[in-house]
Amino acid sequence: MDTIHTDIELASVSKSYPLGRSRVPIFEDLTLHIPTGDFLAIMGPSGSGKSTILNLIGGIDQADAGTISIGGTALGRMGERALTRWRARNIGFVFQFYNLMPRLSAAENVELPLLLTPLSARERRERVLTILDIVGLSDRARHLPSELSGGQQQRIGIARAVASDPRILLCDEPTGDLDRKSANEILDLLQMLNRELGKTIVMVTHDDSATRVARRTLLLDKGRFVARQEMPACA
Ligand SMILES: Nc1ncnc2c1ncn2[C@@H]1O[C@H](COP(=O)(O)OP(=O)(O)OP(=O)(O)O)[C@@H](O)[C@H]1O
Repeated sequence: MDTIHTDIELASVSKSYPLGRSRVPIFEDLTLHIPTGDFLAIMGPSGSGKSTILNLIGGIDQADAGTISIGGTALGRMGERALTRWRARNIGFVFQFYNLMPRLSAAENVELPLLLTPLSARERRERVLTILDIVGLSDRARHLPSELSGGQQQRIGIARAVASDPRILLCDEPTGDLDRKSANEILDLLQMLNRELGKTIVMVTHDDSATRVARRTLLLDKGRFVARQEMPACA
């Protein structure tokens, strides 16, 4: 497991949204440190700004004020092209509704982000097979998303997110559309990616079971983070 520092730092970050001619604050002066290798679950009421935080960390939304930096690099200082390249290398996104391409097979969906890398077709194929094995779906490589269960589709979504080996996974309600059993399997898979492959994971969720796998859970409420539960750091 590498130890390259990819600490995520939000320093005095403010974000608002427009309402008519004025702006409504979502949060102001928010500070958050997520160390490399953390598995942080962010919970809190609907509309408190949890998804907004993920979008800011992933560089797909910009703060009104304050600094967001990852591994010491301030995202706000990067140009659009540099940010896109940086995001492709460093961040994997997992969505509630999987966002798989319906006409592509499971393997082709996982391969998609690799098309942006210099890997050869053979190297891509090998990488896809390895990752399908990691998520336990080697035998479903040729299936279309519609031929997979919700839990299996989310596994493919996670496989796609880790295909280009990003150090950080941002998960927005990854179990929100799943039954309890499938949700638990997805949480276990995310925990394995954190503990065994060293991925830093930030997961927004309404799922109380998330506290079982996360190292830390923070509650975002009224523009502030409150600690919910601490788990001992693992080796
Ligand atoms: N593009 C936008 N335009 C206007 N308002 C927005 C926009 N994006 C988010 N908001 C508002 O910002 C607030 C925070 O939204 P966000 O999606 O981050 O909340 P959340 O905590 O993730 O909610 P949920 O748990 O329901 O997904 C909400 O009040 C939302 O309506």
